[in-house]
Amino acid sequence: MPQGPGNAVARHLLPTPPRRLGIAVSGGSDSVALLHLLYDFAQTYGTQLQVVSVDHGLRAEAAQESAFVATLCAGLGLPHETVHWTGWDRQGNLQNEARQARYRLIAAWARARDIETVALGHTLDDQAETVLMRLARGAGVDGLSAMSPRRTSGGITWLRPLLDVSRLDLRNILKRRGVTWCDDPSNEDPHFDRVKVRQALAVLEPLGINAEALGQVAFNMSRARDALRWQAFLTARSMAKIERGAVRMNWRGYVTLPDEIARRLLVGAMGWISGSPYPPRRKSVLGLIEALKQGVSATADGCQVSRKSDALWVYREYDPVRDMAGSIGDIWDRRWRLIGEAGSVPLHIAALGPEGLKQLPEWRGLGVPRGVLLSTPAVWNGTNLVAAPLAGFQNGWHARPEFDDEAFFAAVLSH
Ligand SMILES: Nc1ncnc2c1ncn2[C@@H]1O[C@H](COP(=O)(O)OP(=O)(O)OP(=O)(O)O)[C@@H](O)[C@H]1O
Repeated sequence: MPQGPGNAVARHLLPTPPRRLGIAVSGGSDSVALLHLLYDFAQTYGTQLQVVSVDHGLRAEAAQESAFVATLCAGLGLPHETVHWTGWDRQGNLQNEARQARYRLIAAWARARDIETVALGHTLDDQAETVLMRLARGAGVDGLSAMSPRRTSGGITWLRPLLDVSRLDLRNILKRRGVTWCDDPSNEDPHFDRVKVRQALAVLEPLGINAEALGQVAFNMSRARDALRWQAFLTARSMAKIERGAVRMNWRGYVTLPDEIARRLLVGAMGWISGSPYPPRRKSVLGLIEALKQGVSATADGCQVSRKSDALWVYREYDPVRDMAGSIGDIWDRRWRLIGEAGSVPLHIAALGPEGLKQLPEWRGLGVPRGVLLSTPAVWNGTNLVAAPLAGFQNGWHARPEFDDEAFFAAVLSH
C-alpha cells in the first residue's frame, strides 16, 4: 500500500478498484497532484483513466491551462479532452453559475463515455476555507458539515480522495517529482471571498485555527448531521405515509417534533415530490412550519403544504398552465406510471384538475384534500374524463405510483 497522499487515494478506491475513472483537472496544483497520484494507482491496479478539463471561456489563460493539462496527459499516455462552457447569460453570480455549469459539463462528458465515477481534487484546505466562509453566514449543522468523499448526483459518483490531504503536502509531492502546475491569478484576487478567507486563515494560524482544526470541525458536524438524518428517517418511518402521490403525516405528532427533525421531514417530502436537487432554504421551511401552526397553507418549490383536520399533507401544487402531458408507459410527474391499452380513440393524459373533479363527485368521500386530487394524473378524451386513479382501474387505464414509500424515506435520509 503506498504511503501518504497516495495512501489516501488508494483508501478511497480499494478494495474494488474501478475499471474506469474520470479525473477533472483544471491545471492547478491540487488536481495536477490528483492526476499523478491516480496515475500511480492505475499503474498498480489497472484502472483506465480519462481526463477532462473545462474551459469556462472567462479568462484568456484558460485555453493555455487546458493545453497544459493536455500536454501533461500526453506525457503520461492518458486520454484528455477539453469541454467548453459557452452558456453564461450574464445573470446571477458568475462564480456560482460557472461552478454549476462545470459539474453539468463534466457529468455529461462522463456519461457519454460510460464513466460512472469522476475524481475531483478538493483538499483539506478547501474544506477548511468552506467552513470559515460558511461561519460568516451563520450556517448550521448542514452548512458546516464536511464535503463528502463520495457522493452521487447527476448520475455520476463524485470522488474526492484528497479531502484529508493539505495543499502544501500535494505541492511538495509535485516539487519532488519536478512537476509544475498553473497558478490561476484569480486565486490571488482579494475580491473573492475564498481569497480573503485564505488570508484570514494565515492570521488565525497562531491560535491553532488552521486547516486541520477546521477540517475536524467539519468532520464532527458531519457526524451530528448523520445522527439528525437518521432520527428524521426513523421518525418519517413511524409517522409518515404516502397516499395518492402525496405525503401524509399525523399533525399532532408532527407539531411536537424538535424543529430540526420537523424541518428535515418537510424538506424530504418536498424534495421527493418536486425532484428539486436543492432543498428550500432553512429559514423559509421554518417559516412554513410556523404558518402551518397558524393554520395557513403554503406553497414552495412546486409543492403545497397544508393541514386538513388531523393530518399534514405535502403534495404537488396544481398548476393549470404546466404542461403535464404524458403517454402510456410514461412516468408522470416523477411518481406515477401510466398503464393502459392503446385504443383507436386519441387519448391524452393531464392532471385531473377542477374539470376532472367536477366529473368525479365521489372524490368528496375519499377524505383526501382537493389539492392532492387536482394534481393526480387523469386520462382524457378531449374534455371527457376517461380514467383517473381514484378507484383503481377504470376503462382499462391505471396510474400507479412508481416510487414507493422507500423513495420518500430515502429522500428524508439524504436531506
Ligand atoms: N476548469 C476545471 N476543469 C476541470 N476540473 C476542474 C476545473 N475547475 C475545478 N475542477 C475540479 O474541481 C476541483 C475543485 O476545484 P475548485 O475548488 O476550484 O472547485 P469548486 O467546484 O469551485 O469547489 P466547490 O465544489 O467547493 O465549490 C479541482 O481540484 C478539479 O478536480
